[in-house]
Amino acid sequence: MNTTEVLDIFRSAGAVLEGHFILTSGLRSPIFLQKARVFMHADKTEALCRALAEKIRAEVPGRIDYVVGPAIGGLIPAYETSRHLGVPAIWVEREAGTFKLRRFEIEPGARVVIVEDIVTTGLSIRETIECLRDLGAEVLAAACIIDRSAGKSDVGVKLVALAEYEVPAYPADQLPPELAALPAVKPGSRNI
Ligand SMILES: O=P(O)(O)OC[C@H]1O[C@H](OP(=O)(O)OP(=O)(O)O)[C@H](O)[C@@H]1O
Ligand SMILES: O=C(O)c1cc(=O)[nH]c(=O)[nH]1
Ligand SMILES: [Mg+2]
Repeated sequence: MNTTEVLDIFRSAGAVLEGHFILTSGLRSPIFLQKARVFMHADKTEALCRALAEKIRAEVPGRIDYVVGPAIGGLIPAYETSRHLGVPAIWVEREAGTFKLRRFEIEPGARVVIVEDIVTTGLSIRETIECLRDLGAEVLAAACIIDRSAGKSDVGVKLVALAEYEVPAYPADQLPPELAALPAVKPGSRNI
């Protein structure tokens, strides 16, 4: 599946939103990919995650013990991708703002792949890697449905992206006037 096909699925679900959005990194953007509107459809999610699992298999050598999804956005794609990889899916979630593996135990040396929905700056994946390495896991790679940085974000491990779609994002004090004129909304769950 190529970037055009991935974006067609997002557009068919009404998931490409236009406005003034506050991203999890604090950056502001005129475009927000509301993945939840894709993941509400099992058939669309299955098609995306099947393709992502194939790309992971092709690009990440060796045994995978767990797929790890950063909550909330990573929960559904990690689960569906894990089904195609034939391995269990677990997740990290925020406790006082920091990602923790609250509900599971993994053995030291466990070989894991992180599966995210969207990458913008890579911050959420880097936070997930820190949590997993503190537990002794070996993070083989990270994967995502759409990389909004189009390969520019450094997540600290290999990043397998099903699609690369470069979207503008600005620091809050450097907004273009047309963006500053719109009320800002923050769709994600960080700090809630
Ligand atoms: O690469 P980054 O700059 O970290 O941005 C991408 C992250 O932002 C979103 O999560 P968010 O914290 O907004 O909450 P959500 O998972 O509940 O959507 C998305 O799910 C990624 O985890
Ligand atoms: O950077 C983000 O927070 C972000 C961007 C985006 O398009 N979609 C999303 O869920 N999060
Ligand atoms: Mg997220």
